[in-house]
Amino acid sequence: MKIESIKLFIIKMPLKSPFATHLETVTDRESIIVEITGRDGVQGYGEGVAFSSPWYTEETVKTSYHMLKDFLIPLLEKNPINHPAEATELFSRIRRNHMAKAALETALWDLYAKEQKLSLSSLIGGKVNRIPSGVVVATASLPDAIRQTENYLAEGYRRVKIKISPKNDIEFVSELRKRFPTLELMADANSSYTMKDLNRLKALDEYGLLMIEQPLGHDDIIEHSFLQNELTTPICLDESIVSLDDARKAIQLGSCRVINIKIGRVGGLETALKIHDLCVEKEIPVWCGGMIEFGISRAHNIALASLPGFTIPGDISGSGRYWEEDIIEPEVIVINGHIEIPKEHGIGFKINKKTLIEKTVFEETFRMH
Ligand SMILES: O=C(O)CCC(=O)C1=CC=C[C@@H](O)[C@@H]1C(=O)O
Ligand SMILES: [Mg+2]
Repeated sequence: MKIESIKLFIIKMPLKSPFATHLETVTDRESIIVEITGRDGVQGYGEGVAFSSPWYTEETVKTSYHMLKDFLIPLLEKNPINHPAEATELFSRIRRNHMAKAALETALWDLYAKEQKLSLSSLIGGKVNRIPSGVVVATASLPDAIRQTENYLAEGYRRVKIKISPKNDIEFVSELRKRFPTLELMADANSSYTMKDLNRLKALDEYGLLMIEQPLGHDDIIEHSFLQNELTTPICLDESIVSLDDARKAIQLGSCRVINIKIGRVGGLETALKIHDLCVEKEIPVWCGGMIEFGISRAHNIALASLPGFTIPGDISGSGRYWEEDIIEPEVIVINGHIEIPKEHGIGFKINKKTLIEKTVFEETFRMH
């Protein structure tokens, strides 16, 4: 893959409404956009999904930028690759920093698909023309959660994820279940429980949740296996799974019955594909998690979620869930609870250069020699 230059943009945009979890409330989103210019001016795009502070993982926009500028881009310049699947091995010389790696690796996948004149979905084995879309209701106010759920159901979403912690679990889940008895409802705890909360978590079993996401420690696999033995509700792991090995161990130990795959969390699309393939082999359903991202990462997620193992609606909502104006065109729209898989080459969405430039707070270009 011939690379002429790599440009990094740091963009910043306010969310339409605050996204509140027990860990952090996100009101503004900064992300890194990676633009790789290849031969004949073909351009591939990736998005760094680390947040501005290290509340979800240890990475931030600043650590990712440092990794890209001082390590990953120089490494790629010195070691040209022929296929984006080679990037994971090349980047493995650098420890962790998965979101920084994924930002560059996904741009390589988009560039390669465009050079091959293929949609990214068809390049990686996508089998469907549309995917079901799930939405996240992230608020500490129960009336707000009810109102948001009503609004999103009216917009066509079929699966709703709420945020829970020992402060608001039974109250939220019981009230939402009462008002929406047949809703595909799931809950994300973002590690807000310990095994001491076993009885609280068992009490949630009676509400028919699709799953409880990441109830225990962000880097735990062992205790989740003890907890899954006690619950009828499936546990879904998110933060605990940062590698193919983690997925293998979690499945072997029975730590979860569902896995949330996030391209940024696992270091890139290549590893996401391998985790998907392992889960299909072990009959563990997967879904594509979200990172309150802009349209480039959302587009990569749509392609990933078109693979056969993605049988549960992911956190892939429309662009309008978070943004007044996205950086892609057309924007991602949800029709009857589904998102169409674009047929165009690469990620299948054009970059809205006007919005990208308007929202850019910093940019830097690296010429490949
Ligand atoms: O992107 C979306 O629509 C939802 C994102 C989302 O739920 C999360 C993003 C990042 C951290 C958490 O709050 C949560 C998650 O754990 O999945
Ligand atoms: Mg989660």
